[in-house]
Amino acid sequence: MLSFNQQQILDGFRFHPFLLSLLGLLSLSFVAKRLYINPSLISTKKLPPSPPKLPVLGNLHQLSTLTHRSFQSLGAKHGPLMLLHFGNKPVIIVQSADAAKEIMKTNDIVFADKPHTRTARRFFYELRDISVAPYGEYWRKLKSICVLQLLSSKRVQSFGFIREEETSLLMEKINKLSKNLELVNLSELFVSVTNDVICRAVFGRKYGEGEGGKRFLMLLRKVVEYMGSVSIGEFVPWLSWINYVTGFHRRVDKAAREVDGFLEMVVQEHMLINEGVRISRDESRENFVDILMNLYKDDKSGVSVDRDGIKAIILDIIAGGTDTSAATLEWTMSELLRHPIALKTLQNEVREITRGKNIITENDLVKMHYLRAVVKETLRLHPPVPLLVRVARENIKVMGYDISIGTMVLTNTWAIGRDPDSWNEPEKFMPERFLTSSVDFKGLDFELIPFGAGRRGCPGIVFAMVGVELVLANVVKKFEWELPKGTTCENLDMTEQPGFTTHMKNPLLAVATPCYNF
Ligand code: HEM
Repeated sequence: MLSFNQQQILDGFRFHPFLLSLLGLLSLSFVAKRLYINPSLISTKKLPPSPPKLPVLGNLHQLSTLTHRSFQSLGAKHGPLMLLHFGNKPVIIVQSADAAKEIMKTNDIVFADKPHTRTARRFFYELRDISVAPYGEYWRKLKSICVLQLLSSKRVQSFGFIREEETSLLMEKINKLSKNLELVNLSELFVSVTNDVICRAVFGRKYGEGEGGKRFLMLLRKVVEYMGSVSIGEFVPWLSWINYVTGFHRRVDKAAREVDGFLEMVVQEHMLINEGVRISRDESRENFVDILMNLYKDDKSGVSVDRDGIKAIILDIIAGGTDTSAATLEWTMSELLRHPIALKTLQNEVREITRGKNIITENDLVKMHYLRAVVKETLRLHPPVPLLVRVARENIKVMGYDISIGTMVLTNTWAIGRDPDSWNEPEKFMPERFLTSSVDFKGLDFELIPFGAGRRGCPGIVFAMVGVELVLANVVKKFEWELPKGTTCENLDMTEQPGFTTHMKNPLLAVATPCYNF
């Protein structure tokens, strides 16, 4: 699930201002050369509109750390299909529902590949996972195993007991904080509950507790942060030394070694269990690592997954599933706290449907239409993965423009969710808009694609949504919520943290009061 963040591209420049001057001079000399245009170099291709670029940097100097926002402003001038240059590499930016449909539906197979950065290779064992694996037989088989064995509706249902237990523990934690009159750090709690649920489904046990657990969560954050960073050397190869000077490669290598240490421990633990050694975990239920280990031992499946492959897939699922769901919960609660009427409407719905019951079941969730509308509206305004990354596998025309083989294509789901051509009053948080609309996020309605679409679309929608909805329904049913003293609906800090998934920059803090009357 590779997203794109400008941060590390600019890191080198930020920490080494002399480099900027050097590049400035180089750019000027290139400009001087280009003033004499060689007519034989003029292409007959019809290229998408493009803002003017600098020779060495291309358009990199026009991008902020929140790239999705920079793309939106540039797109307002240059249209929904725009050509930028990162260094000298062409990159197509897609920012309307129609253009996205051409990429992920009409020409899905052409855009089914992902860019293969050094960072992705380091973390994912030379691309042996699912989300960055090259399009082909290996990716297809692994994705179908993952969908069947972990993410199908039936499998997701079978993890219901895990979600219920972990949600109750979350309620206990909030209760305790509220009794001690402490502020509730919702951002932190949401990361830990989503991680605990996914770890139990994948590994059969949690790893998020204690000091080791904190380290594990921090490592996952690092994977997400570094994966969202595409270094300058990827785009301007002769500047790749900058990544060594700034220490970027060293930091990635160190994190990859630590992640490998953790995953190796998990694999060994499962081998011991298979040899009969008892280790505390959800007994009697086969978990996803067990299934992968069986594939590893059994060649009959036709998929050759080696030990590194197993570790890469586990990392994919844990890193891809934790942060995205936690960010969805964080943005949803922040919007509800800014919109007390929407919060009250949601509380009324949940409390009405579950009146007199302490436990909210997944059958109850199906009846909660406003809850679903609130989550959709949040994903429209705050898609956790704002940019979908693909690579063209052949030369192709899109919306009448030529795109060459190997070109990277970034679809800006964040800008599409706020496009006035698709949405009335796009900047307003109005869950009601979904009560009378059939638009859904399953990858068929291209104005709302927080989970992507097509072959490379997210296989974790059901897993993610049932978890997010269950936590949210419990949180609003069992507590009254207020912003801390001094914070108002108007001044709550909604600044985004740049990265592979977009979180709030500052943790969401709130005051909870238990509510026993429903
Ligand atoms: C709210 C939660 C989530 C969001 C917003 C989300 C979003 C996404 C997005 C945008 C993509 C890329 C799609 C594309 O390029 O078209 C993706 C891919 C993926 N996601 Fe999710 N995701 C979520 C939860 C999960 C969960 C819970 C899992 C697994 C347990 C998961 C596993 C994956 C995998 C394996 C891929 C790679 C698919 C491929 O390359 O074929 N995701 N996700």
